[in-house]
Amino acid sequence: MSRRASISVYHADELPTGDEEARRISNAIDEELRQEKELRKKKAAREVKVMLLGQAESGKSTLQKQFQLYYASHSLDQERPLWRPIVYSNILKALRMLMVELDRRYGSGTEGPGSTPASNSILEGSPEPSDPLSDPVSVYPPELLAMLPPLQSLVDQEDALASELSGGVKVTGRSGVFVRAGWQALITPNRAWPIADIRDTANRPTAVTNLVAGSLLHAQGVIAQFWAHPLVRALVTASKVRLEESAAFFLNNIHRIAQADYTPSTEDVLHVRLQTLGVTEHSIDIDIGGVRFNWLLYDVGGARGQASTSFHTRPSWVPYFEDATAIIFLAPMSAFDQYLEEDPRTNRIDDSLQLFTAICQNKLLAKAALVLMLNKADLLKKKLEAGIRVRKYISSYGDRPNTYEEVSEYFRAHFIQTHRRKDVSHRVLYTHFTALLDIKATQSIIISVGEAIMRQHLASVGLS
Ligand SMILES: Nc1nc2c(ncn2[C@@H]2O[C@H](COP(=O)(O)OP(=O)(O)OP(=O)(O)O)[C@@H](O)[C@H]2O)c(=O)[nH]1
Ligand SMILES: [Mg+2]
Repeated sequence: MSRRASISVYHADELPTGDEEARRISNAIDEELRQEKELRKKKAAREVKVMLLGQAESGKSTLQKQFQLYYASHSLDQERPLWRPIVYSNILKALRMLMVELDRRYGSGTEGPGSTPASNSILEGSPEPSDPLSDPVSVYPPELLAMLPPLQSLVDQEDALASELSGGVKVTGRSGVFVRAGWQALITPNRAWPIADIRDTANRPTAVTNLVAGSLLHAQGVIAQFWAHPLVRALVTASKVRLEESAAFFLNNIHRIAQADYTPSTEDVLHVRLQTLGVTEHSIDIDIGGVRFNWLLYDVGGARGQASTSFHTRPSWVPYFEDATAIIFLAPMSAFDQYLEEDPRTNRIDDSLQLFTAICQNKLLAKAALVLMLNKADLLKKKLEAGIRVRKYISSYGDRPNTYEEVSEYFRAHFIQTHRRKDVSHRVLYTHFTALLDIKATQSIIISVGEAIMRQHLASVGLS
């Protein structure tokens, strides 16, 4: 007869009486762990992580604001005054860029705008016959020259304003660009990237902002005249200055914005251009069917070398988002005639496709639902109506008609094809044409995207 080695155990209810206390503690710990696990599971089930990805200026932060407007408009209302200095900064930057270009053409080129004009500086390059700037004027037109000193003293405040906004942090090499104030205070050892949030700026100093406000009130007439001047108009129309898209909107509204009691409107907040550095987290509570879900939107800075574009080079942050519910990828269709600021040889549509490919191929993000927003439809329409031809920039476009319908479908087909060929998880791709400054149209897209994301989320946490 073989003898089997065995251990003898007590069942929990048979423990000797002396161990009763130990048993009670052990049970309590078990129960605590069970409850904790349950809580974690519940919390995870209520948490929806959405990443906003795409190249610089594709509209990620604008989409975040639209989400906020739809689901938490009260918080956007609270933040409204905080956007005031950033609107000012957008205006100052646009004025500076225009003045630098004018000075390059009519000034000495070595001294600042407002300096004595060079006696014989002629326009560079051979002028095109239809170019309104082709008149070989050698000096500043006198009326324009007279506007420069007050404008210059306004523009001189740009750096101080940027510094006030970013809490004294200077972004080297990128004049006029600054981060959302307060982000640097939020870098903690546990977070590898700066998290920014405009709400954290509530207690920052406003002395420079108030100074700029006073100057704007004073100089609004000159700014309006300058902006309306035929030479400035010609520079803008001929795209001789790469103004940010918000610039024209703010300069057209200068009298309203220059008022002492100015508070940015929702439209202003959507138009503002503020480059995102690193990743910013926005938390929004959303009620769906009586249940409260916490949406965490991760707005990822899109300039090259930043998080959004570092899939090939620095993917260290990606594992933090392994459990992301969804990725919303934004591609600005209107950028077909533009090149990257960071790399002037790369066409922006091409860059978007490369980035989209990298996202489709990234195994760590394979479980997230994928939404594609082909954005800036309004600007694309405008460019095509102005006669800008796609084939001039994208040779493969060939002889297709230069209409919005054809061009937008062409771009969409390319993204769909990329997704079909490269997507690691063969997931569904939801696509939308968007114009994110159009509140009404965007809100209905947000509802539909939100529903798709929620369906995916509920399925993945086993609640569908
Ligand atoms: N006309 C137009 N402008 C848009 C649209 N979407 C965004 N913009 C503007 O484009 C500019 C850039 O948008 P952002 O949302 O700041 O871009 P981003 O993707 O967050 O850029 P980074 O932070 O640099 O990565 C802003 O001035 C927006 O107002 C659109 O559909 N149409
Ligand atoms: Mg941004």
